[in-house]
This record gives sequence, C-alpha cells and structure tokens, in this order.
Amino acid sequence: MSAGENGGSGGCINGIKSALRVIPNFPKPGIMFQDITTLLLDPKAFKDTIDLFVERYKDKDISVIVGIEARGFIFGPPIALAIGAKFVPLRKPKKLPGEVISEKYILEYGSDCLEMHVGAVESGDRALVVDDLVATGGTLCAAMNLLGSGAVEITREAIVRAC
Ligand SMILES: O=P(O)(O)OC[C@H]1O[C@H](OP(=O)(O)OP(=O)(O)O)[C@H](O)[C@@H]1O
Ligand SMILES: Nc1ncnc2[nH]cnc12
Repeated sequence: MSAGENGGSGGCINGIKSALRVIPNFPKPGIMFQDITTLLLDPKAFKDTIDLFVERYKDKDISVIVGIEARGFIFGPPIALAIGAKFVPLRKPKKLPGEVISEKYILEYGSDCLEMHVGAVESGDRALVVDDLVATGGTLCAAMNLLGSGAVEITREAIVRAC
C-alpha cells in the first residue's frame, strides 16, 4: 500500500505527491528514480507523511516497526515513536554486530541482502514493515521472509509505489 491509497487526509496527499521528485534514467538508463529527498526538504509534507501512517496504525496494536536500510530508517523511527512501538532495523550485510538471519533478494538494478538481529522481533509481535518505496517488491519480500520465520503478524507500507 502506498501513501495515496485507502483515503487518509485527501488534501495532504497532493502535497506529499508534489513534494516527491522523479529523475529519469538514474542510476541507469530506463529507471525512473523516485526521489524522496525533496519531500524531506518540505517539513509540512514530511510531517503529513508521518502523520498519515501514524493515524492509520495508532490503534492497530502494532508492537514493532521494521525499517529497511537506508530510506526506511528515515520514515520508520518517527512512526514507531508516535505509536509507541519498538524499532528494528533491517541492515545491509555485515553491519549488525550480533547474531543475524539473512535474506538475499533481486533489485531493479542489482541484487542485495538484508540482515536482522536474532531475537529483535519475537513470537507474538505485530510488525509493520516501513520503507520509502516499492518497485519490484523484492526488498519487501525479503523483509517479510526474514520476519516470517517466527510467529509474527506482518503488515507493510511504503511511501511510493514505483511500478
Ligand atoms: O521494490 P524493490 O525493487 O526491491 O526496490 C525498492 C527498494 O530499493 C530502494 O533501496 P535500495 O536497495 O536502492 O537501497 P538504499 O535505500 O540503501 O538506497 C528502496 O529504498 C527500497 O528499499
Ligand atoms: N525507481 C526507483 N526509485 C527510487 N529508488 C528505487 N529503488 C529501486 N527502484 C527505485
């Protein structure tokens, strides 16, 4: 689901959309790069984005926000703080110091791997996975596979859908 779906505050959606920038052919020919850095330069649009997801999830008994490196680390923590959930980072390989589980995945322009600390998400947690963007969905699938190895209820959100 992206920010523009399922209602939310209609007026804010247009402000959020117009604060995003699309750069054709970056980082490779044929890619329409959805740039969220322009949204971050607009405090109202940035806050509206966070508030929209906080409104949607504040009464849904979410116990953990799972953020995907790197841009999920921008949007996940403020949502976690506002709804009173813990924040768990999914990191690129060899960044986490403790015992990890790993999941490889294919991207629009390459392949990568995500890792999560063992025990950070526990059986019975209700998890919301947050990232800036869904393109092929490969990253989101990898995140859900990492979480799916335990008895965890999972929902997922991204700010932009690029496909
Ligand atoms: O739906 P997908 O095809 O999997 O693509 C979406 C992912 O790609 C981007 O991250 P990227 O891997 O470029 O890393 P970054 O956030 O560290 O720049 C984006 O932030 C998503 O995580
Ligand atoms: N089209 C896109 N725009 C921004 N980030 C991306 N990551 C993968 N595909 C992307």
